[in-house]
Amino acid sequence: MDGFQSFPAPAKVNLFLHIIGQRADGYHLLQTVFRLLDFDDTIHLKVRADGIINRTQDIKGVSAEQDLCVRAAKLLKQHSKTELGVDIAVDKRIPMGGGLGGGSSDAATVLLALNKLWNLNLPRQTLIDLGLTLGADVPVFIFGQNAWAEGIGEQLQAVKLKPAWYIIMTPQVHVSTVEVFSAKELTRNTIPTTIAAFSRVGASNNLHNDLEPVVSQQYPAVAACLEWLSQFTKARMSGSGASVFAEIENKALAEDILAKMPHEIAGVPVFRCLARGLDKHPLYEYASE
Ligand SMILES: C[C@@](CO)(OP(=O)(O)O)[C@H](O)COP(=O)(O)OP(=O)(O)OC[C@H]1O[C@@H](n2ccc(N)nc2=O)[C@H](O)[C@@H]1O
Ligand SMILES: Nc1ncnc2c1ncn2[C@@H]1O[C@H](COP(=O)(O)OP(=O)(O)O)[C@@H](O)[C@H]1O
Repeated sequence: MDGFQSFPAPAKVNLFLHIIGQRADGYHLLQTVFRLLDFDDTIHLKVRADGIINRTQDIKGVSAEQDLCVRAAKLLKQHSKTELGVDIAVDKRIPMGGGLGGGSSDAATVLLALNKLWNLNLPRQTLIDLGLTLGADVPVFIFGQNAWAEGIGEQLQAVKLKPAWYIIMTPQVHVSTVEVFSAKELTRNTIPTTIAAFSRVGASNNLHNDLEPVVSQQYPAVAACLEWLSQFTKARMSGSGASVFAEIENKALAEDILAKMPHEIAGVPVFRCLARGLDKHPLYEYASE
């Protein structure tokens, strides 16, 4: 791709996700830990002198107006008042609506990369504040470190996580985040835990994903993936699904499980991947403090 520069947009998993309350505007108060992964989309950008923000490739099912990459670029242009524009193309690998934060990470990468390419030198917190207006999951990718998150996911503190591999299983069903959060049966009263307790016990014991029972009930393929992966080790859903994952320290064991994974479950095709946990976002240095 002539004249384009390429930037990674890593996926995430939520090691657990507790819902501890709800705000007056309907948004849910969470406690979660985000782990960044070395599995990513690639964003290609080419600066334009004419100020136009242009998507050069379609993303199936996402119009240019909805595209979080285009929306991120427009937002940053509006905020910074730059006269520059950009051509944007995305290689999507992260399954869409999979609870792996792909769209949010694409948006964060556009903000971080254009901060550099448009010579804006905006501080990280400004990019985080802009990102939050695009979605609750965008800030963590700009924060750029594995994070303990509270609020609606925007109050972030860095956490140190041990090296690990993640086996990911995504049944190709579309889970609506809005519907899951609005389900009557969703429990919203998990007792708050603390970052210190998480650091002591890790993501084991009574840490869980409150969205998991709701999604498993509505999507049998998600329940079947959880059951399949649980034969080997502790399995959990990420975010609002449909991805299910297991954390494994030993790569050979993870590869062995991946090799056994079915291509289809409960009549639904399954996307499969093995990813290494990252310590930092590859574009961490693109924002100043
Ligand atoms: C559940 C999580 C956990 O990481 O991830 P995903 O599964 O989407 O990756 C996120 O909180 C999702 O973040 P994101 O996908 O950016 O959600 P948004 O676009 O901000 O919100 C979509 C809708 O979900 C509901 N929502 C979202 C976040 C939150 N803390 N409370 C909510 O009630 C709201 O109804 C909102 O309109
Ligand atoms: N660049 C993009 N990549 C993926 N999804 C996008 C993008 N722009 C907008 N979207 C919309 O955001 C929704 C959520 O996408 P994604 O972040 O991949 O999943 P999740 O929030 O479940 O982790 C998609 O279903 C899609 O409609």
